[in-house]
Amino acid sequence: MMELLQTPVDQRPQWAALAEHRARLDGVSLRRLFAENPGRASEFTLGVDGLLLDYSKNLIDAEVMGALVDLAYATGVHRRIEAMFEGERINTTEDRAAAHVALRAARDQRMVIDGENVVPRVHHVLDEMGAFATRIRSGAWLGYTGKAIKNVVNIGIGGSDLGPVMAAEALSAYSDPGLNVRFVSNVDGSDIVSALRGLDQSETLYVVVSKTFTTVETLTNARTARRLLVDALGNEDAVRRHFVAVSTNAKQVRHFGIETENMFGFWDWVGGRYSVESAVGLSLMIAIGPENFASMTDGFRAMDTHFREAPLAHNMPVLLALIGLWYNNFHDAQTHAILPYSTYLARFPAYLQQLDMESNGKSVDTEGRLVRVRTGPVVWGEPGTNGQHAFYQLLHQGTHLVPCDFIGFLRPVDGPDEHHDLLMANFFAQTEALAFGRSEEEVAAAGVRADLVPHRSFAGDRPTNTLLAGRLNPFVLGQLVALYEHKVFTQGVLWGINSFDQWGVELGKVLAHRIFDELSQDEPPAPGHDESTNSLVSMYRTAAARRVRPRPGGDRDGAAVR
Ligand SMILES: O=P(O)(O)OC[C@H]1O[C@](O)(CO)[C@@H](O)[C@@H]1O
Repeated sequence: MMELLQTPVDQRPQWAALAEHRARLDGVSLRRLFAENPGRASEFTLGVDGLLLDYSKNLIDAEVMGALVDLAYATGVHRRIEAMFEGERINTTEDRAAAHVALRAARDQRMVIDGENVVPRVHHVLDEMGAFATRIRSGAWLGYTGKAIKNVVNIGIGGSDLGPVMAAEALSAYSDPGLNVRFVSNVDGSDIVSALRGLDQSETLYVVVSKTFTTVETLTNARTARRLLVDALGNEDAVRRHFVAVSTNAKQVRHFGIETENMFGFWDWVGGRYSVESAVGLSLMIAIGPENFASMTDGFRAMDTHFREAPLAHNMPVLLALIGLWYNNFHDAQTHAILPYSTYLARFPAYLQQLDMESNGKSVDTEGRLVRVRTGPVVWGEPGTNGQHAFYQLLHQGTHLVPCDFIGFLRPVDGPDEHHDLLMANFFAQTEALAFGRSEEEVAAAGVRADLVPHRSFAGDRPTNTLLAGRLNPFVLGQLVALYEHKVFTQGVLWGINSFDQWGVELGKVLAHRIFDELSQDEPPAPGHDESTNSLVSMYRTAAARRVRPRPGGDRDGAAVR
């Protein structure tokens, strides 16, 4: 039987209905929507296991939400959620499951992928990680010269870095203060140099994380680390006590020189950007301990269960996805800001950048057709209140509509209460100011000089979601990450794209490989690029030929570009 092609989302009647709602609400302010519905905040607030989403300060009403939910059902979001939990091969272009939810399944749950219940395997690795983390934390694991480990250096990039680094920072208050956990990702040699500064190799454990174990940045950094370790400790045998690997590729791990007894595995059905609670989180687990790690996994699982079971109209990830689509496709918003009011969440926006932009930065749908609507937004952000003194000017008075997620906590992790009161006063003030602005009449009535009134007025109607939890802890972090994972997945389903491949990163890698030969070989292949690239390559080679190593503390040779 011939399979029916999926209807492009913009050809569905629900899309046309949304366009009509957009026209109906044009010019209707949040002030008016709040005035007309005194119960609006409670109507548009949802709590899930202590995490609250207030989405009332959005340019929506009940009809819009109804129409958005209709679109979700029409595009089969509920069926796709089930397909993910059933371990179906929803990553169609790579013909594999995308079953990161299995990583957080409870020990007695079943999750079947390709005919096998994978939960026992997942817990086997978690147990191995737990035992290893405990040996490191207790000082039972000794380095080559007999010293306990004090430094853990995670080497990985993309999903093999951003998750662990974000979570280690988010949960640093829960970390063992006796351990120094650092992260190396960039192939820029300065990254490894600065990460290793001051570390004693005899007390350092390297965790090399790479799903494929072929990523050039990671392997280059790992080789450099191994050379430094062997030089310092004087024997290749030291590698066994100071290097462990996290990968799906045992062959390449062995090829690199790490025994598979020092390898923690995961599986091809875990995407790199969806992997933080797999073995990819080993450095994090060493930092915060297996119990805190398990509590984070509980948070993931709580959100997974909600996502699977709640009706779409009351489903937090689905609501975030639908509201995002509303701005992306019906208000011409091109970006989405993530604004955590927590210094500990400083890397959360960067983490979500990969999650969202690598997943939904696609322009071809699952049927191979060009999509005709805008897909994933540009995701960016910084913690508040710092951002307020930098880019919020544009959020309040600029010409771009930037939907924002404000993320905050009722109680501080640490620090004096006064700081937290001030932090959250700013959080609430910002979402209020963005939503309701300050009209020209109000500004004039406050006695502002007439010519300054337009400059000092705020149009308002700048939409925000508020996410509020009790306190930032491992459970809440798990909830938040799972929330965004499922939001991104839902949007992919709505737009009809596959959120689980990333072919878009390949071309640059191929070209870099070739240009590397041109930059580094004595007799390089003839440059075969465009005029601009050829001349940049040649300028680099000229400078490299004259390169002088900087003296410690001295100036760099700046012959190439000055
Ligand atoms: O874990 P690996 O295989 O080293 O890949 C690192 C990252 O590189 C990417 O493949 C992109 O180049 C990401 O998707 C991935 O998270």
